[in-house]
Amino acid sequence: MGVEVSVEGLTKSFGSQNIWRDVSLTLPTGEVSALLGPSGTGKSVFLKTLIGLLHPEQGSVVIDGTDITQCSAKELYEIRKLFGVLFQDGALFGSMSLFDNIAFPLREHTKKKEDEVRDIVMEKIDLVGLTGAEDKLPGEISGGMRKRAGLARALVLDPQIILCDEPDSGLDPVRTAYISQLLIDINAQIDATILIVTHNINIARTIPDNIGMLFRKELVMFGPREQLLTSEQPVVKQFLSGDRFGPIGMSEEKDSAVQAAEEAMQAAGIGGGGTKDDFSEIIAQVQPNPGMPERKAVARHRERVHEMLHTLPPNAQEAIRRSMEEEDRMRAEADAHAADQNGDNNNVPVAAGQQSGEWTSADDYAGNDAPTQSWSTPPGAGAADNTTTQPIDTGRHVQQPTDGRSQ
Ligand SMILES: Nc1ncnc2c1ncn2[C@@H]1O[C@H](COP(=O)(O)OP(=O)(O)OP(=O)(O)O)[C@@H](O)[C@H]1O
Repeated sequence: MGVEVSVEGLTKSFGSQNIWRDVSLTLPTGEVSALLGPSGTGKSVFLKTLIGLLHPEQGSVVIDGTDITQCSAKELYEIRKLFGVLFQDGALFGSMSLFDNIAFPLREHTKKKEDEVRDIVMEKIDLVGLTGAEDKLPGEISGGMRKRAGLARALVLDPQIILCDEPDSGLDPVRTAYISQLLIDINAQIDATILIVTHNINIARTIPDNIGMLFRKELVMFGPREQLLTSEQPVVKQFLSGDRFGPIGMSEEKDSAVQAAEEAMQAAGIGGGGTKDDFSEIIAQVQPNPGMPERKAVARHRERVHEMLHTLPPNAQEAIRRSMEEEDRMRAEADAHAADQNGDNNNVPVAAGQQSGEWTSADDYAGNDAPTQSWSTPPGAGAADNTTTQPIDTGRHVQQPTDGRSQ
């Protein structure tokens, strides 16, 4: 099971350049969270600070009861074993085969015998759909395959916390969907706490339980995904729609003259090129593949969100109720479908909300970057799981929005 990561009052600078200040958030146990933010706002720096590769000048990062900003090098070494990190470029050693790259953490951090190492590495290679490519060098494979090899390496020590820096960068939309699904399936299987740094709005809309956003050296917000997706904050709306007009400029700050010019252009009917999608129309969250265990974090997330619901802005509350009702409806449909398919005595759990056809065979994909069949049905699939997800109380609560910034 994953562990909670609790960040309090974190501030990081390089020399006189402050990157962000007073960042506080909690990555809840086993939940999937995403961190958004314009380029250069320090998302990668944040990830590196979470694993103690960079040292903040203020604040704490508490993992499994240890503040890694204060602990000894030995304690930090132990805490790091809880992490699996997928770096932006996969961070593979160019002169080593994929097998040796993926085996590296096992050989470095454990005393496992070579045949044990082989078993674990081959299992992870299979999980990410790279069977047959284990002897290739990183330079001989596509960017998507390198990404998946990086993910396999991040998984070999059975991490309780998985950090992914832009898992979609350099991937086409289909491979992005596969790697996103894989993260959800891994979460269902090992209940690891996951943080994904991404610019990909589709990932942000459909994968995480929680979303945060960095802008102008601050954490603008962090909460249930519906909170950010329904936010009225100009920076959030601009980021989601990908519009030129708004507080985000090519460099960090836009001066008042530029903003006035933009307003004049908008008044003249000139658009900023952003999508007109309505992000407050919440899309159902991606569910684990059929045969996967249910995500244990879903029940915990619901309980947590239920407790904090009254503190959220009214439109976020409404969106949360709607999306949970939709999930319950999809779950009921999936259960009914499974009962039809397998007879009433069927005990095989069906992933909540899984729609038939949503996850089809990978055979449709051609080329050497095509996921193997095993990628679509990872090993361990079918393990029974008792976790049940309680429906959220959709009754009305006293509404006391406290996120004053969101208006
Ligand atoms: N080791 C370092 N020394 C000095 N400055 C650094 C270091 N690492 C990062 N920075 C600076 O910190 C800032 C934030 O960088 P970071 O890579 O975290 O941004 P980001 O939000 O992840 O960007 P992108 O979305 O483009 O990947 C940048 O100005 C970068 O130059």
